[in-house]
Amino acid sequence: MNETIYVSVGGLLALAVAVLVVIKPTRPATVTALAWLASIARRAWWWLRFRITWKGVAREAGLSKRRTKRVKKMGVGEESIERWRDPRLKSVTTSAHAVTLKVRTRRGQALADLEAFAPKLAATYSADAYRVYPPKRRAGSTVMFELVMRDLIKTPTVAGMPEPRMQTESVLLGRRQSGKPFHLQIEQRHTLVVGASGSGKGSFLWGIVGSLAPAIKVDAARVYGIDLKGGMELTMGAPLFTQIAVTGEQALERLREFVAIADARTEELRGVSRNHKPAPGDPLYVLVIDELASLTAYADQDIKKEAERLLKRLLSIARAAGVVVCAFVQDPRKEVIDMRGLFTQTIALRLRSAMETNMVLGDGMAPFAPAHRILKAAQGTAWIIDEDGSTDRIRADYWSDDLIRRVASLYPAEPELVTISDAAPDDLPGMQLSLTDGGAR
Ligand SMILES: Nc1ncnc2c1ncn2[C@@H]1O[C@H](COP(=O)(O)OP(=O)(O)OP(=O)(O)O)[C@@H](O)[C@H]1O
Repeated sequence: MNETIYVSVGGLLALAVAVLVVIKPTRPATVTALAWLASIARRAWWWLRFRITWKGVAREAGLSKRRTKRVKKMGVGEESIERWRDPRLKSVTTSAHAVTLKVRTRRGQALADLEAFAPKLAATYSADAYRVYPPKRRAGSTVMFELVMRDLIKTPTVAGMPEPRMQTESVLLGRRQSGKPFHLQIEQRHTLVVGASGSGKGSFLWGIVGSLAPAIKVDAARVYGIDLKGGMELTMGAPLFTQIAVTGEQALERLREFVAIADARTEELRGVSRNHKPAPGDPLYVLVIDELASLTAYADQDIKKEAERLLKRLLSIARAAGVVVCAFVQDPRKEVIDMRGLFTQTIALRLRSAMETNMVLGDGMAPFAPAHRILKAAQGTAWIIDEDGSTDRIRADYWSDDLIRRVASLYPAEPELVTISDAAPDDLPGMQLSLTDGGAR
């Protein structure tokens, strides 16, 4: 028997080699055709594999229920028949990188049991990542599992110069795990980005500020910064900012100013419009806070208390008035996370534990958006929750220091608006360098 298998496999390999020799696989057209065939074969294999093995996997994972039924056998007493009730695999669809399963609960099964099955399913099929989301119909009893079989965002990509058009509604930050572009909504949203040290928060920060650059230049967006780590991060692109606060007092001033702007705008808009629409001269105000904890957890008690009060007020009133906050933080501890509910979108980069994932994305989210499983080497990768409640994995494009400086010098904020923080230049060693580099002030 074994010999027959060896001979068959050997024969097939010989045939494949002969075909490759005849069709010369180095020709570009042949390479494309072979890649296409390989993709079709791979998708067919995935489809078959999931269809064939589904019931066995569901049973081993304890999702199915076994029932033993006794039936009468003609003239010779009774016999036991075993019956399984399995969650129903309604459809299997494949794409170039992923398999999506639509599964319906079996009778008497809670939807939550099926949803909690996602990590086991992903491990069984060696998926690189997974997500669970509700289908368009029958969301009460059916769930969609997307298993990423080939990780399209494994290789990092580098950001390019932003499109030279004014954009404030949303910005292009990178790719979704499907390979499609990932746009982050900026208008009408307060954004919280959380990730351990070295997880790649900088790519999100500069992706947001850098993509707003053309709007900054025409004063359709004004970006202010708070960077209590000595201005280290924001200084690199200082010309893009209208002001950068580097001390607790300056940060409080900025927060008060933002609350006042939001209040005045809300008053202006009352009865006229529900949402502010940014335009040159009537800008979107963006407050970028690098390391939120240095303001709400590590600062002096007085500053901390006042900053928290102002920030909470800002987060609860401002977004319709065209005043938004983008905050970045390493450590999702209580002092910071207290405010999480007030942020309208949260991005979770690599975190240290499932508990942190639940803290950042919401209770019970760890199995659906496992940010604690992101590898150290996958900087810039994060989990998000989309508007429809489904989760997705994304990877931001990398912003090099050189690109940040180039964008900042090409699109500086209006020079007459720029009033870099009132701190003495001697207090800000990095700032002076950047001001000269940017050439704006
Ligand atoms: N999108 C990305 N793709 C690939 N590599 C990246 C990406 N973003 C960052 N990196 C790499 O990861 C390193 C750390 O990134 P970054 O400084 O943004 O992390 P961080 O989360 O801001 O860390 P910290 O909180 O300690 O400042 C960078 O120097 C870069 O080499």
